[in-house]
Amino acid sequence: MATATLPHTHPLPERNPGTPFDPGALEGALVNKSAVERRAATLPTRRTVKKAWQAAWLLHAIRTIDLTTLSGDDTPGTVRRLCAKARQPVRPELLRDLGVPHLPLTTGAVCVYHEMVPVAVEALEGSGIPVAAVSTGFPAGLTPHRLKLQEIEASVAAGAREIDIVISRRHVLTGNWKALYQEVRDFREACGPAHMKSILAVGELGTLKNVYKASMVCMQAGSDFIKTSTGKEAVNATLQNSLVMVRAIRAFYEQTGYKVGFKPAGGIRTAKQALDWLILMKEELGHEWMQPHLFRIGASALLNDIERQLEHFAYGRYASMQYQPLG
Ligand SMILES: O=C[C@H](O)COP(=O)(O)O
Repeated sequence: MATATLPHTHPLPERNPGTPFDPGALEGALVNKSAVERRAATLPTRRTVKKAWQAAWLLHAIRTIDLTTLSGDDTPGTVRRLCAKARQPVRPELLRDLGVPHLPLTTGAVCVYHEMVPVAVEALEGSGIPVAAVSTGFPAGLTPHRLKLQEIEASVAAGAREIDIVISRRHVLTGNWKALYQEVRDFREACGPAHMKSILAVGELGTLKNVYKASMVCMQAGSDFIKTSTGKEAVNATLQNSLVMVRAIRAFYEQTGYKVGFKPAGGIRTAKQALDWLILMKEELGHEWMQPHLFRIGASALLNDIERQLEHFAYGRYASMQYQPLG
């Protein structure tokens, strides 16, 4: 029987109050594309889940998942099932066979559209799992500013404790950093007590330099997390754009002392990818930034693969028999 040990978790952090707009901090964007590519290429783990540490890291990764459904055909029923999965992401027998029968394990949050917030809030009651609402005209962010603020306020009033806003990509593409700052600052105010994650939609920002600068502006405007993507762009989370964002997080921390979290999202579907991102966080920002208060993976299908890999770890070559019908 395998035994897995887990890194400990931390309580939720204080909010990032933000700083005044500082265009000077954007100019330090030394983003060398080939250097970023070379560094990102060193991160992927080359092993499948064979070792105890990897199983432990996968159990930990579950804690960081913002378990997501953002489909046009979402119903109260699918959202309730998702919430049940968030409460008990791994079968109790599997936890027992991994040697951690009493491990308290839930996902980091459940992430839904505004219309599904009340359903998710009810389904998660008493679990401590926060509901995150995507907002501000997700995914394109092209609704009027006034309506975006109302949407945020409505989701917070409905019980969302985290709000995933999308930025206006045009502010980045036209270099209007002050407008981006003001937009995100307004969103931050509308969030009230809810934590705010700012989605950059990196696949639509043109250059890595823009990714860096947009990250900095969003943090200056008071984002508690910066998030790569909506999952709806042609290019979503990659290790390259993530590396640029976590380096901006490090620079912001060095400049201000505020710890901002990171959320890669979109296309992260395999356990191996989850390990790659955890390695990125550990190597670039250290152990604390692997914890759910500073790191989330936005994903709709990742949990299934993690479960499969944990099965493999627990039962080895007999794992596949678990899925075969008898007779
Ligand atoms: O914010 C989360 C993303 O929309 C999830 O994307 P995904 O469905 O590719 O996992």
